[in-house]
Amino acid sequence: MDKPVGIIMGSQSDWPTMKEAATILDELGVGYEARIVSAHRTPDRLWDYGKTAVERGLRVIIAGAGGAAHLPGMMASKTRVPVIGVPVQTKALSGVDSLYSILQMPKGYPVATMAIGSAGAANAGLMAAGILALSDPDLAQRLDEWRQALSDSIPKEPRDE
Ligand SMILES: Nc1c(C(=O)O)ncn1[C@@H]1O[C@H](COP(=O)(O)O)[C@@H](O)[C@H]1O
Repeated sequence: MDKPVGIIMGSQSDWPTMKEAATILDELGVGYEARIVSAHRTPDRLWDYGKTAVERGLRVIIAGAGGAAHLPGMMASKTRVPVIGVPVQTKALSGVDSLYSILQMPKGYPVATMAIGSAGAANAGLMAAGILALSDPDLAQRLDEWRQALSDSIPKEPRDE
């Protein structure tokens, strides 16, 4: 299977969150690779990843990091492959630090920033699939069915728990 999506994260500790993006891509039959890449701890790895992203066939990069979350923005500075940023929740500041670190990019180097935490990571998977579905009718149909199934699962009336 092709791997058009790169899921990258600053640390192993981000994987429980970022796995939500991988789960969505699995459900939709979209190929991906998952890598630990840190702007702070492995800058050379980040540089190589960004430099080779286009030639390796990556079409979307999902980048998750927590705290001083510079990874998504630095990746966006190194490649024109669209970067979707996921702010990982943190203990000290609840992920608001991650969110603000990713969100306010300077003009010219955008990062499509998701919500904090695992819902944001799942939505990053859906956003990546939506981008790829623009040029893949089979994936578009699978995504439509996935969305319909979610809609169908929502009860019409509340019930006592
Ligand atoms: N924000 C970044 C970057 C980066 O932005 O390059 N590299 C690691 N980190 C973050 O540090 C947090 C704590 O990492 P550890 O759990 O390894 O101490 C993680 O959420 C990671 O994303």
